[in-house]
Amino acid sequence: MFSSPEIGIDLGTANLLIYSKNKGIVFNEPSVAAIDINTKDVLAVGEEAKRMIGRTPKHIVPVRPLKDGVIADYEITTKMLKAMLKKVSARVGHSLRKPIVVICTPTGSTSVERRAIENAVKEYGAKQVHLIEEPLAAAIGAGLPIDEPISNVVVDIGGGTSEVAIISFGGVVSSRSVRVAGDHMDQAIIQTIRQKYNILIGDRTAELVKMEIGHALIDHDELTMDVRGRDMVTGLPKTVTLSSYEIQKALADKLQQILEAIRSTLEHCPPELSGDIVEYGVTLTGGGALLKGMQEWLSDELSVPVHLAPNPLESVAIGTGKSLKFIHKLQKAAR
Ligand SMILES: Nc1ncnc2c1ncn2[C@@H]1O[C@H](COP(=O)(O)OP(=O)(O)OP(=O)(O)O)[C@@H](O)[C@H]1O
Repeated sequence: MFSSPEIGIDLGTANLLIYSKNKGIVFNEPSVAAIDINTKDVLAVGEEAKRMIGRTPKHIVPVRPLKDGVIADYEITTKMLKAMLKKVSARVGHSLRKPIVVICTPTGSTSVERRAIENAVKEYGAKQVHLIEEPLAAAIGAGLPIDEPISNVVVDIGGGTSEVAIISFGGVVSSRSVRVAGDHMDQAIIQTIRQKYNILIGDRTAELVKMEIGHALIDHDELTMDVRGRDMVTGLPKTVTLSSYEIQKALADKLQQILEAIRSTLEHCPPELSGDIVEYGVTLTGGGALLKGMQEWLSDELSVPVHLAPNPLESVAIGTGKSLKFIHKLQKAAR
């Protein structure tokens, strides 16, 4: 008898990951689609489309259809998702037709935004669609014992949103989502370099700067990086050497906003669970957790242990996939 394939999707602002029940992660590429603006056709998706950013003729536009963790352009998201699922089907050698899907939604999303995500998957032809809150998926993917009556604190720092949640007994006890994450750090770097050096750099360069020399701690061993951009006075290409100290300063305000979100969630923790946090600490997931010094900085600021999940960029996708087994139980707990 034909049984529907079961998949978990992390429809992230920066990256889209697909987890198949039998094969684990089968797709992990940037949430980017290259669109022909004359025909509205999707010409490329994922890695291929991301490589086109800033390098295409005028009628081909690489688009990131998700912003701040939610769908900003519904039509392109649907087309991108379909193209990616098709790519995966070809790759895994069997069709992903009429799948049963678990897909995550940011905690702060509205019911309209959630429905948009659900409909995007239904349009692909999914047989069933289940939604799971992103931090819950992150906690499952990080291997936290969410079913136990202890406080599991997860902080997922993605591209568009940072999510903080306290989970106990299979449900979210307290949570917060802020639209400050990796993308906003990139923008802060672009702004600093423009103001300080009159040089304009692109989004991809800013992201590379953040990954190479970005640091959360004021005190660290200095790193430097040569960066090329466009001189805003002469209009010509120009190279500047950046220091990790100035990038730390550029990121400080965004990091502070993420810290405040964590603090205020912990402050709203029921007292019985509060004691656990000192013992079990906080677990970091999401690509933003990989910023140099992040774990140590947060641990200093919060005075609790901070752990990095084994695979921060994949935690949500793994969690959505693993939750397929007990999705009905989770949805009951959420009611
Ligand atoms: N080594 C690194 N240092 C700093 N930031 C990193 C590193 N690696 C990845 N990132 C950042 O992590 C972000 C992507 O993380 P992730 O894939 O978890 O987000 P997402 O799930 O797509 O976004 P969201 O959860 O907001 O929808 C990007 O901003 C990326 O630049």
